[in-house]
Amino acid sequence: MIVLTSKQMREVEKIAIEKIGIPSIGLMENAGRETALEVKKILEEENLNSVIVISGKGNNGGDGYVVARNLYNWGVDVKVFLTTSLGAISGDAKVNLDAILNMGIYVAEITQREHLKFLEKTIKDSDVIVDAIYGIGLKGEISGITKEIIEMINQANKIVVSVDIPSGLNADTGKIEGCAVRATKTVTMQFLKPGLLVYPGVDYAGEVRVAEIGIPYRLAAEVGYNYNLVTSEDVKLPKRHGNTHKGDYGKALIIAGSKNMTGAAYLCAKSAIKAGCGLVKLAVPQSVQSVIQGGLYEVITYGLEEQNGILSHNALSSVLELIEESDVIAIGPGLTHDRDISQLVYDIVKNTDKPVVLDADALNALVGRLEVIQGKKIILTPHYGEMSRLTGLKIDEIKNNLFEVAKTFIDRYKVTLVLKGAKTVIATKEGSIYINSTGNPGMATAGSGDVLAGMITAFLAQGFSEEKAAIYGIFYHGKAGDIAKEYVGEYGMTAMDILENIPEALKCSL
Ligand SMILES: NC(=O)C1=CN([C@@H]2O[C@H](COP(=O)(O)OP(=O)(O)OC[C@H]3O[C@@H](n4cnc5c(N)ncnc54)[C@H](O)[C@@H]3O)[C@@H](O)[C@H]2O)[C@@H](O)CC1
Ligand SMILES: [K+]
Repeated sequence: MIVLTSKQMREVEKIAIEKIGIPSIGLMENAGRETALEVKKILEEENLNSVIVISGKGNNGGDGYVVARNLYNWGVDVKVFLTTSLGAISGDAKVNLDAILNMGIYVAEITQREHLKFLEKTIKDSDVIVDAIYGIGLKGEISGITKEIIEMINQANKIVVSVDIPSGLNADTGKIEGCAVRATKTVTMQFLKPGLLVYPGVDYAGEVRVAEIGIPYRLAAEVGYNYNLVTSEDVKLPKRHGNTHKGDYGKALIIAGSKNMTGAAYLCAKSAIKAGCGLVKLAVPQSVQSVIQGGLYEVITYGLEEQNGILSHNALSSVLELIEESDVIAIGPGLTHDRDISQLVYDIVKNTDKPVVLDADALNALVGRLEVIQGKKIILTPHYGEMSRLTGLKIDEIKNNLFEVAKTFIDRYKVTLVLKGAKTVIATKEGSIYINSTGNPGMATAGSGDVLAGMITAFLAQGFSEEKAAIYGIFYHGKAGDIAKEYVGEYGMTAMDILENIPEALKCSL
């Protein structure tokens, strides 16, 4: 699903209005009417009838006046409050403000502190608040009276419908600019925006509906959109044809495990099989080979040179031989990391140009020497802690600048990055950003990352590009977790529950 930044949205509107000649006031009419229809649905469902529209001074406010006009025509008790003076309104917004004034709809300014008391009382007596203060035109932080109005909206505990973007939310980053409206529902115009899809934006947007307002969809390509929300439409699994054998579905070599982390190797290898990989070979320290082989009937295991239960650099030649007869490689789950094995990981990456998934301790092994991955067919799957070690950035800096951090990393190393978090973000070497739409907090459990690494490896082994393997991997990993949640809830969910629901998740595609 296409996602546009505020800058791209403005470019699209400019082409639509100035080049194609679609009247801007028509776009505003559609935006307002689509929002009004959503409000009407809520009023009917909840058997309510009184609405307050709070409009800012720009076109987001203009949408709000159109909402008010439609609701008034449907017999709704509607009042409009401006966070600025009537005289400050111009353009399309002014045309619609004049119309509602001419219709005798109640309009009042809330520009002084003494007005706030009156607004508070009116809010208390109303059922639904329409937030039309700021949309994609927000710049910098919100302060003053408007900030107090937003805080009043949030404390009123009413149903809130935000026009285009919850006011105060940065449309591009999802950051809160001083304060932001917590919406029950957001009706966003024509295309999703990145800030609605990652935290904290997700918490403020509530349920998001994309309203069609008449802008041609093809304009998104014209402005070179590069953000996408991964939905089931994007991850259809190709049908398997009859005359195939397991070799057609790829041979993966997984290098994982150590004496006190055998489960990670198990989960990764088992997940790769479950996600359709034709043949999985699992290389582990020889002292744990029998333990791991136990539950892994479908996987061939290899016990390699080790030191005290941790793979040692002496295993390099055996690994390179195994790589010869494999299509893709995954390194990391449960490896543990110390100087010796870090050198092993470094030398494996250095000596192959086959697609490689680097997860967990394989990432830690490359801290400070990432140049070895430059331009290779490599997918890295760090969570914020691992990303912090790889980049030297603090976790909060990463969390608050997901897209920038991901893009900077990709620009530098030209690989595929899967930045795992509450909302996992993928950045590809072509500069595209994908945000996942599946998954739930139950999946924040030990081993969940090992399962994801196995799934991404499986798609790579089946011939998917790094970009597609990452996208399919995160989508179906989250989907498996969503199915698991139906059976075991979020608290009781384990990585095994996710793993066991991989087949069910994949079946959703066919
Ligand atoms: N351009 C168009 O033709 C359309 C625009 N639409 C609506 O118009 C919105 C964009 O309208 P605008 O570009 O006028 O901007 P907004 O209406 O989002 O912003 C309102 C105004 O607030 C001021 N402002 C911004 N940040 C502020 C801050 N931190 N403190 C105080 N004042 C601040 C700005 O001067 C801006 O003009 C969209 O979000 C959408 O809702 C839609 O109706 C679709 C059509
Ligand atoms: K808004």
